[in-house]
Amino acid sequence: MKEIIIATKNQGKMVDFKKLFAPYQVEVKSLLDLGETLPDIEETGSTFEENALLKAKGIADILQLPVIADDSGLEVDALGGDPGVYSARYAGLEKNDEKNLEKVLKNLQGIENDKRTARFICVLAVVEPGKKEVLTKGICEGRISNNPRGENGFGYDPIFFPIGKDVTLAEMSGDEKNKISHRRQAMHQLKDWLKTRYEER
Ligand SMILES: O=P(O)(O)OP(=O)(O)OP(=O)(O)OC[C@H]1O[C@@H](n2cnc3c(O)ncnc32)[C@H](O)[C@@H]1O
Ligand SMILES: [Mg+2]
Repeated sequence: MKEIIIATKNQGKMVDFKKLFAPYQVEVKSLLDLGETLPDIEETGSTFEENALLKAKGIADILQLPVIADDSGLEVDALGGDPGVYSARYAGLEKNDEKNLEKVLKNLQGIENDKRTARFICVLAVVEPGKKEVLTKGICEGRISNNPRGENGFGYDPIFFPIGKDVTLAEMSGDEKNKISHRRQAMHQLKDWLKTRYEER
């Protein structure tokens, strides 16, 4: 079977991607599945697009294979768009999901529900050696909860109510999250690219 490499070390993203790629005959592999030691690509960009391209190009250059990278994060309006591109390292470089979401809740203390609007953003960069790169962007609008709720998902899922829902992403099943998520929407825009390369199941 064909393979595609996702330039990520985030296992939560990979759970989403495995389901999102299920309609296609392709095996998805993360950097954690590759035995070799690949360098950590520094995310020095100031936008999701720049960082997604840095990650995809960095790995595609080394492996000389097609690579997809995902740069994503949470933008909270009452925090001026933070944590944004710093979502993974909001509470420190050790990238702790629980500390990150606690920091968002602490910074939103006293802010009323209707002012807790936020969105998840996912930018996907596809880089194939010798070809023009492709970028897609998915957005999932919602609101930040007052407390963490739910055990599913990863990252900020326990504090995010997607618009029109009264459960957080972490209270939904993976399949439910994948119907509405920012990652799903970014993947949807890649449909034509995917169809030209992989057979549907
Ligand atoms: O760079 P890679 O190796 O892919 O892994 P990462 O965790 O560092 O990923 P990012 O740099 O893209 O940072 C995105 C952060 O935003 C959060 N995030 C992204 N998508 C999410 C989702 O679907 N649900 C919850 N949190 C999400 C999560 O905390 C991530 O750590
Ligand atoms: Mg990262």
